[in-house]
Amino acid sequence: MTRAVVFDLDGTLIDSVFDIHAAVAATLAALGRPTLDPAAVRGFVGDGVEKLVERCLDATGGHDTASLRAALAMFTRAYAENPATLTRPFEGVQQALARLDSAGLALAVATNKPIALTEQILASLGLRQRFRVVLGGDSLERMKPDPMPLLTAIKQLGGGAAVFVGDSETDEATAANAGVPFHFFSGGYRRKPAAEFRADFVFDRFEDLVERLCADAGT
Ligand SMILES: O=C(O)COP(=O)(O)O
Ligand SMILES: [Mg+2]
Repeated sequence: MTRAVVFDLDGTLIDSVFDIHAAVAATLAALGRPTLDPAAVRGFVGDGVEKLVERCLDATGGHDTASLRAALAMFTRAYAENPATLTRPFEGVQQALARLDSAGLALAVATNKPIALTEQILASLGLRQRFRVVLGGDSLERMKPDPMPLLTAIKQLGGGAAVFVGDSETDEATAANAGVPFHFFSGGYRRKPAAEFRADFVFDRFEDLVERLCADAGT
């Protein structure tokens, strides 16, 4: 019986690409690089901010250690100024979290986004109080797809049967590495076709996730 649910953040609970894109655009403009559209940036999210910035530089002329360090600092500053201006929870997320919480499930977030930004975004969207545990990409020694963040979140929730809900190849690999069932949100920032994901459950409406988890939890 499922009692703990760990969620990915970007592309799963929140549609954050437009704020991320704005910070990328400001960074690329400051560096005199060509710009990237939101669809391109969407495909770069999910492996932490350093990988995101590295991919943006590689798509616009390449990078070395110094240019990556400079661009990462610019991006982080720009993103921290507007982390939740255009960002919104996906449709049905607020209601789904409220239902799961009242069904007695213990909820956590395990994201590769830095923890300070994660906390700021969850608070400003009114989502923070739903989660007993929130882990960011810099909370632990290793980030997803290493199993450490997912296994730590489950442990901090008190253990027991758990599932991981995510949107990307990184999340699919994290669940497999941790040996935790994967519930796949197909409406997020995946790069490969949805049909190619190995998942225990696939959904694109949060009502369907709630129905499945409440059935599992026996409520
Ligand atoms: O790549 C990031 O910074 C965060 O992405 P995630 O919330 O999907 O882990
Ligand atoms: Mg994601």
